[in-house]
Amino acid sequence: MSQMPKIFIDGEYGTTGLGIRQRLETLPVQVCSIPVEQRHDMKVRLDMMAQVDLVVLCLPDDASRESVAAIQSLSGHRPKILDASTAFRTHPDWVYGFAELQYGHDEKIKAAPLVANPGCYSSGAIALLHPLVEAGIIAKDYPLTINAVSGYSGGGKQMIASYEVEKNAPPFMLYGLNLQHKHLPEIVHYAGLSREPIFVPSVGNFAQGMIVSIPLHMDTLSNDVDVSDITLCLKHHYETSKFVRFMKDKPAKLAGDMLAYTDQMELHVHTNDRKDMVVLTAIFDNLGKGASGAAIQNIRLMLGV
Ligand SMILES: NC(=O)C1=CN([C@@H]2O[C@H](COP(=O)(O)OP(=O)(O)OC[C@H]3O[C@@H](n4cnc5c(N)ncnc54)[C@H](OP(=O)(O)O)[C@@H]3O)[C@@H](O)[C@H]2O)C=CC1
Ligand SMILES: CC(=O)N[C@@H](CCC(=O)OP(=O)(O)O)C(=O)O
Repeated sequence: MSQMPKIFIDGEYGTTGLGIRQRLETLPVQVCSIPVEQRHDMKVRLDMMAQVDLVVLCLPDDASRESVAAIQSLSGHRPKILDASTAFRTHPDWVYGFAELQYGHDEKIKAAPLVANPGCYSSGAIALLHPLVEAGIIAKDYPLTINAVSGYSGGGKQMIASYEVEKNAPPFMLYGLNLQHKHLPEIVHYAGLSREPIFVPSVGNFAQGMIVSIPLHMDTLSNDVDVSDITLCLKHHYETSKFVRFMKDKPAKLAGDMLAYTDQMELHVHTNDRKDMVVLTAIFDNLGKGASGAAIQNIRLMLGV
C-alpha cells in the first residue's frame, strides 16, 4: 500500500485551521501536528514542514510571510504550500485557489507548488463577476458596487469571542467604510476589472454564512445585453461545477445562513418584472466555500487525493 501524503497545518488551532483539520478526517492523508503550546515556535514548525508533502498556512499575513520565507530557505525537500491568508493572493508566483475561475484552472492548482486560498467575500464576488466580465457583459471599467454580509466567524477568534463570550457586539454592522477592504485587490485582479468596485462588507449576529450581492441597472450595461445573457452566461460557466451552482429560481428573500455548514455556493440572478434591474447574489458559508471548504478542494487537487 502506498504511503498517505503528509500535511502540516501551521495555525491548526485557529478558526480556519480547525475547520480544515476537521474536514481532513475523511481524506486519505496523514495530518502531522505539533503540541498547542509550541504553535509559535518556528524551529519546531520548520522541522515538521521539512517532513511533509503539503503545508497549509492558517496564520495572520505577517506570520504567513515568515513561514513561507522559512520554507523557501530549506535546502532539501520543500513541501507544497497552500496559504489561507491575504499575503500572496495576487502574487505572480502563486496560483489563485479558485478552481472554478475558468476552464483548466483546476489543472493549474494541481501542478502548482504555491497556492493562495481565496478570500471569503472575494470568492462570491469573483464567482459572479469573472464569467460576466470575460464575456464582455459587464465592462472592465463598469462602476460596480458590491454589498456583502458575513457571519461573525469571519472575524476569527477575537470576533467570535465578542459575540459568544463577551456578548458586546452589535446585531448588525457595516464596516470597511474606509473603502479599502483587503479583498479588493484580488477581486479586481481575478474578476478582470480595471476599475475598483465600491465594496461595503457587514457582519451579522450569526456564526457562519455569507451573502455577496451586486446590483446592476441594465440600461448602464451595453445596449445589446439583456437579463437572459447574464443568466445563460452564469449557467453555462458553472454547468459542470460540483461546488458552485447556478440557481434558476429567483427567491424574494435570502437568509445569510442558508448554506451554513456546507461547502456549496449558490448563485442567483434576481430581476424585476420590467427586467431593467438585476441583483446578482452568491450565498455560501464564509468558513465553507469561503475558507476551509475551498482549502479542502485545493488540498485534494494539490495532493491528488
Ligand atoms: N478564505 C480563507 O481561506 C480564510 C482565511 N482566513 C485567513 O486565515 C488566517 C487565520 O485566520 P483565522 O483562522 O480566522 O485566525 P485565528 O485568530 O482564529 O487563528 C490564527 C491562529 O494562528 C496562530 N498564530 C498567530 N500568529 C502566529 C505566529 N506568528 N506564529 C504561529 N502561529 C500564530 C494563532 O495563535 P494564538 O492562539 O496564539 O493567537 C491562532 O492559533 C488569516 O490570515 C485569515 O485572514 C480566515 C478566514 C477565511
Ligand atoms: C467578518 C470579518 O471580519 N471578515 C474578515 C474577512 C474574513 C477573512 O478573514 O478574510 P480572508 O478570507 O481574506 O482571510 C474581514 O473583513 O477582514
